[in-house]
Amino acid sequence: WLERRRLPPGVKPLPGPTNLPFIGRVHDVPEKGSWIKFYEWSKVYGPIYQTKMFGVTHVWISSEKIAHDLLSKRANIYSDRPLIPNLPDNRTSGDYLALLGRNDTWKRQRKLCNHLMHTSSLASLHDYPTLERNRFLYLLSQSPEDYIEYIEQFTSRTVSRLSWGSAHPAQILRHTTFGLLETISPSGALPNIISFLRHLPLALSPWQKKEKARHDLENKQFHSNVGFVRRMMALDRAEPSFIRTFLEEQASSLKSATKGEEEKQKEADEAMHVVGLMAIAGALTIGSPIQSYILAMCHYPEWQAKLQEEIDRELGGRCPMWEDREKLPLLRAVVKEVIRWRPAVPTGIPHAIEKDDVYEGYFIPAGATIHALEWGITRDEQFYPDAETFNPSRFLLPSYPTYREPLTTYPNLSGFSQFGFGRRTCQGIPIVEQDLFLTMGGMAWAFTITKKRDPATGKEIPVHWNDYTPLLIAKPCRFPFDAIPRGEHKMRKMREMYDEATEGEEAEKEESSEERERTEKWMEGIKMERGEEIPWQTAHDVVDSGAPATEATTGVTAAPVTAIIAPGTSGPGTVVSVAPVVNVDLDVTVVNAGSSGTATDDQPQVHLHTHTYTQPQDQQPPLPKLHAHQPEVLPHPHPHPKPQSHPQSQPLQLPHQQDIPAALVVEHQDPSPSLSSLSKSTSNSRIPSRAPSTRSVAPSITGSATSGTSATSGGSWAGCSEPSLSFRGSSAESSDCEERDVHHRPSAEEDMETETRRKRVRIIKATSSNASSTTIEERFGGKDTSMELGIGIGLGVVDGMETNEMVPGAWRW
Ligand code: HEM
Repeated sequence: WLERRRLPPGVKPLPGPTNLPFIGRVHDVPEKGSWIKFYEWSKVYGPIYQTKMFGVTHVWISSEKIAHDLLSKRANIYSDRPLIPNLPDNRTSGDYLALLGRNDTWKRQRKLCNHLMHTSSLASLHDYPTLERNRFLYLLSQSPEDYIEYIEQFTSRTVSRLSWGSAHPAQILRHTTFGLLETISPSGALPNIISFLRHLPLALSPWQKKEKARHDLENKQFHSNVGFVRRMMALDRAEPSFIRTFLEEQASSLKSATKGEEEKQKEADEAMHVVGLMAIAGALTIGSPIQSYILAMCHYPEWQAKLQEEIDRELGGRCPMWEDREKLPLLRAVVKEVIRWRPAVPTGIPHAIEKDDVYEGYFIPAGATIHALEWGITRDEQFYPDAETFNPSRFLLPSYPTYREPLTTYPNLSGFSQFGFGRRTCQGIPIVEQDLFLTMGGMAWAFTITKKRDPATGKEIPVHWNDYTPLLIAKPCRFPFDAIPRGEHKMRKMREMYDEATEGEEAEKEESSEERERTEKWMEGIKMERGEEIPWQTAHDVVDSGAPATEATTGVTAAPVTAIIAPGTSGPGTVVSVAPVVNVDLDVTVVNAGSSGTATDDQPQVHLHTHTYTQPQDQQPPLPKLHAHQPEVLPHPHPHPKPQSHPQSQPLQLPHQQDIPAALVVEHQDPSPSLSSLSKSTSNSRIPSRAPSTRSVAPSITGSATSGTSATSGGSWAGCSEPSLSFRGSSAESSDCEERDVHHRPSAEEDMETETRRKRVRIIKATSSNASSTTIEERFGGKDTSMELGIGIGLGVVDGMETNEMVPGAWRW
């Protein structure tokens, strides 16, 4: 009614389903495949319609023309971003360029991003995608069932090199990035659907706590990465990277010379975030079409045969290189068709409108969230006849509306609707184009991908058609397939390519062991010196009494407890945990209540001794393996270990020590075997030197101070689906299709190690019900430092019954 009152004369509201009070149509939207529901509605209500969800107007556009008319042609009012309730400073903070509102920070950052991308693509992305593709193909040949792991390694290592000149940060990047995807996805966090939950104070919001832990780790990583590049530059050994380009240009710019140190540092901090966002975008998205390619080849073997024919004919048996792109139009058409057939961002990344607008007589209110529904746009029969069929011909034959000449250039991904519209279009197309050309071309050259056959019956094992993960960036759920190498020769060649690609890694180990050690230790979260943080230990929190338990389905442990381990609290409360302890070996001695520090007379003081940090590295307890599989020798082809299912978190049996007069005890167990065997990471690599990146104009990140005042977009990010809060694994793939942890599939031996490691930290309820510890002393190298307990293990004691939950909501390694 209110909205109708706002309607100018002669203007109609957009069509759409009838909304229920307050919730609108939220109940209609399924958890998985929400985009299919939005597309179905477009069949009923037209190519532009609206829905309401919790008071926010969402406009859904399923026509490329309408998306252009609004988002491109009227970009001055359609280029804002909506507020993300679970990341409420997304529009202003400057941490994530892609999520910023239309303000000066966004303009400045976009300009810098564009410049860095352009500079790097002029240098053909320094061959990083080729190098990583070569590594990827051989790994895939060794265990195709680990394809998701290897694809994610490929995307994150490539973009890490591009961003910081090293693949070191790739693993952590994967984890923090997946966490961010959950934070911002409508189906990833409850406040994105029930937006008033964002007003909960930090202490009461498991979502904010989790995001804070993730953000802290990410921030530390970004600072470390820039520090690494600076150190390498000082030694004249920095590989080309976005950050190196920025720092070099900043150092040589005349404009910069007039600036003070503080201003330069501010610019460098901003560049750190811009590059961080580019890395995030690259690590998240590109894996989706690579996986969809494999899915497509399972369903359309005839296109695989045609592709192989083109590659063999044009390249005479050689693996495609980026320089071959003019000769391989079918390969480019396959790349484009995969993205059309299974869009990586099927709901699009929403824009927000800043002023009331009228389109074709329909009213679009200021503040509405505008979705270019990529799934719908790619199913517009006018442009994509028989849209459900995978058909690269649509870009190669003049009879199709999407055909374009010359075929030496087209098809390509520039201007493709799948990369957005107007002033917010994707900045990463050069990376996407090269990554996909090389991986899809490489796979077609190397393997014949087929559906797997059941060894017992000989029958094909069915492969799903369209079962995708539900987050903002959708990936096909895991499916079985075979990747059969196309002959001995190709197998040998793959091994050679792998050796060449990883040669630099060995060289680096020799020449830069100190740097490597530093980075490895940082990656492992090991505290090197007093005063440094352990990145992922921010997690365990205690929420003061009375708060209702959060449902287990949220993936966050929350249980009423009678013994509380937090400053100044006592009595029943709720324990919330969001991240794992992975490398802490704790030993607690309970000392007298109120003995020192801030403890009051009736509050026992607990001393925590860590053993981990005082031991030589090779005696430290193990961390989980960061890599599922790394071939060491050249068996050809060698049998690969069968992955084992990851044990689900099992409740630990806590000894009940009634006679301990304190709030809690953390029980120490012997350290487990050597860390070093687990820390050999494929991330440690530095490729052999290559030409430095082109120097060009000084980066202009000072920007202008014009405009940018945007209407508040009070809307939620999007409205749909069930919450699923946990960081379930490193990859979106693992998020909702299955419980299996594909990223780390430990052997039985590792399982035991993991279990030992987990058991090392135990918290035992004591009888004293009003006890609460205020300070935990942590001992490093004989010196005591203060630290809050609760480092990432979710554990609560419910009325004398011990419960403990091994952080189901935290990252699994
Ligand atoms: C298959 C891979 C990718 C797909 C499908 C994709 C798609 C998209 C889409 C749909 C948008 C939103 C456009 C809009 O709001 O209208 C976007 C934005 C963006 N993408 Fe990508 N992207 C991909 C890879 C990358 C990569 C590798 C980078 C690395 C630099 C990147 C950087 C960005 C940036 C910086 C933005 C934000 C632009 C802005 O808000 O001003 N993307 N992308």
